Amino acid sequence: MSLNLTDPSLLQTKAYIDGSWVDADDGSTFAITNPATGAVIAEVAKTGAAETRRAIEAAQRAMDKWKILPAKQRAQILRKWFDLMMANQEDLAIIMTAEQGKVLAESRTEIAYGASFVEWFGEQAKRIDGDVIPGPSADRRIVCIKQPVGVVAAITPWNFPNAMIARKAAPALAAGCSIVIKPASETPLSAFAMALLAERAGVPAGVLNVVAGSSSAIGGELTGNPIVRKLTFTGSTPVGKMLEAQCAETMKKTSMELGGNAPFIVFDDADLDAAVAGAMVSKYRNAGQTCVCSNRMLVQDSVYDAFVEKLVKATAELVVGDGFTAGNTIGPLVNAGAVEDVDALVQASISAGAEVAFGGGRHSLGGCFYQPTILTGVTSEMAVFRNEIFGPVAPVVRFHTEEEAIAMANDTEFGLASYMYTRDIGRVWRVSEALEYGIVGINEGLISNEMAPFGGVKESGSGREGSKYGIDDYVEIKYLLMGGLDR
Ligand SMILES: NC(=O)C1=CN([C@@H]2O[C@H](COP(=O)(O)OP(=O)(O)OC[C@H]3O[C@@H](n4cnc5c(N)ncnc54)[C@H](OP(=O)(O)O)[C@@H]3O)[C@@H](O)[C@H]2O)C=CC1
Ligand SMILES: O=C(O)[C@H](O)CS(=O)(=O)O
Repeated sequence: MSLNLTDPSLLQTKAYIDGSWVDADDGSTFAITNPATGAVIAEVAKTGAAETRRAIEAAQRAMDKWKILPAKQRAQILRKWFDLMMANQEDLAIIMTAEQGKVLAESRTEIAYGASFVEWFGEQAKRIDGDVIPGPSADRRIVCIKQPVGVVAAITPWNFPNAMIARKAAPALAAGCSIVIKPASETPLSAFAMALLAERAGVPAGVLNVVAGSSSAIGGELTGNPIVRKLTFTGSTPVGKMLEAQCAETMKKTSMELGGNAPFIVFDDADLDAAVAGAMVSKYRNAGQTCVCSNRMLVQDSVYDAFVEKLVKATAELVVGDGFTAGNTIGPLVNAGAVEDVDALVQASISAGAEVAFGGGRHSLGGCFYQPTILTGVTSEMAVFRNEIFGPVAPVVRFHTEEEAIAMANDTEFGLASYMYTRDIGRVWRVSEALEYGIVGINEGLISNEMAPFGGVKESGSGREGSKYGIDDYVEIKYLLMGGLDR
């Protein structure tokens, strides 16, 4: 499949280790396919533990100089990387739509979203301040300094193949760390293109490395090698738990951005048109394949029917198809397994009594396409309520009181994003403080940006990405106590 890139060199297929593009040691490769058509886009170097070990050792060597580079120089390099990502936005978006499937408009938006983290942490690089603490006695003073945590390993998912890397690499590099990145096997091309632009921006050899291939072999090296001092992961909760356990042996610092099960609460005083608009963007973005997608629509009894009617009408306007075709507004799921998983949850819930208000199964286009689906009469025992759907399926659940809505919203092991629509300021504060989540969208369905501390609680993970807090995960605080200062 030809991608018709303005700059064809952005389509890289080899591992990027210590500033060189290299094949796998054994020459093996794996195919990257377009989920909309099944066409093979590229064959990519399938690396493993040995290549990963070399990347980690290169990152360790490179960090010696990178961490002592004046912060302003690191900031300038990150700014250049941002500029190059934006200058190549269209090519990066084409590569993303080809390997992940999201419609081109969403890919363009993701490139800008990913680049915004590089811009933000380029600025933050110059603001990693310490403290001077009054001494415990006349002859002593205390100073706190912040130092880079060390070599960072990043393991990222396929649903945001650019932004999830930028959200980790940018603060790591800003803090003076070096990094080894393992992208998802479905979407390594976006990662390689980012590495090429980082190289062009002046990121020195070894500071940023990308290895794709056997996730267990690469992951085993990233989590087991004592040189790696931090693992940052975005992906499913089961894999996150396993990686966390693997990191325990060498007491690595970890950040875990895991699964979600977002409630979308619509109270009887909500602006229903605004609520439906928010539901559409928070549900169907990336074909429902985001960890902050509304996963359960909880709607108060008196507005339930009106909300469902409006949501069906809006959903019927979605155009399913190839992400490259103008006019299509929702693309395929990432692979056939995803279609199986989503359909299993839908059919199990229908068998348990849920009713289909729209869609209800696989799309007539076949392949990785799935119908946008609205289920009503959903209860808390049903599969679509208890599980993260990760597809274009909107379960609608009825509630009667504010207390019932809060209890239902919190009835999950997850705690990442949540949403509510109401115009009652007292209710906004009562419900926001009662929700067990890291993020609350209030009268808004699009909540993610680089200036906010993105992250969850409970089994949605730990740590925060973005915002002034985002650098904290990449530094260690050290205090210096100076004595004898009175003589
Ligand atoms: N909280 C958040 O910000 C986000 C959470 N997620 C969650 O992730 C899930 C969907 O994404 P998905 O990519 O399927 O998640 P996975 O957890 O399956 O994969 C995420 C990454 O982990 C890697 N991985 C899988 N198994 C191992 C292993 N044994 N050792 C090392 N690495 C491994 C994958 O590699 P490979 O591709 O080779 O399998 C991929 O790079 C959903 O639950 C979603 O909610 C997704 C994005 C954001
Ligand atoms: O991986 C995800 O789902 C993202 O974290 C969601 S967002 O930050 O792009 O909204």
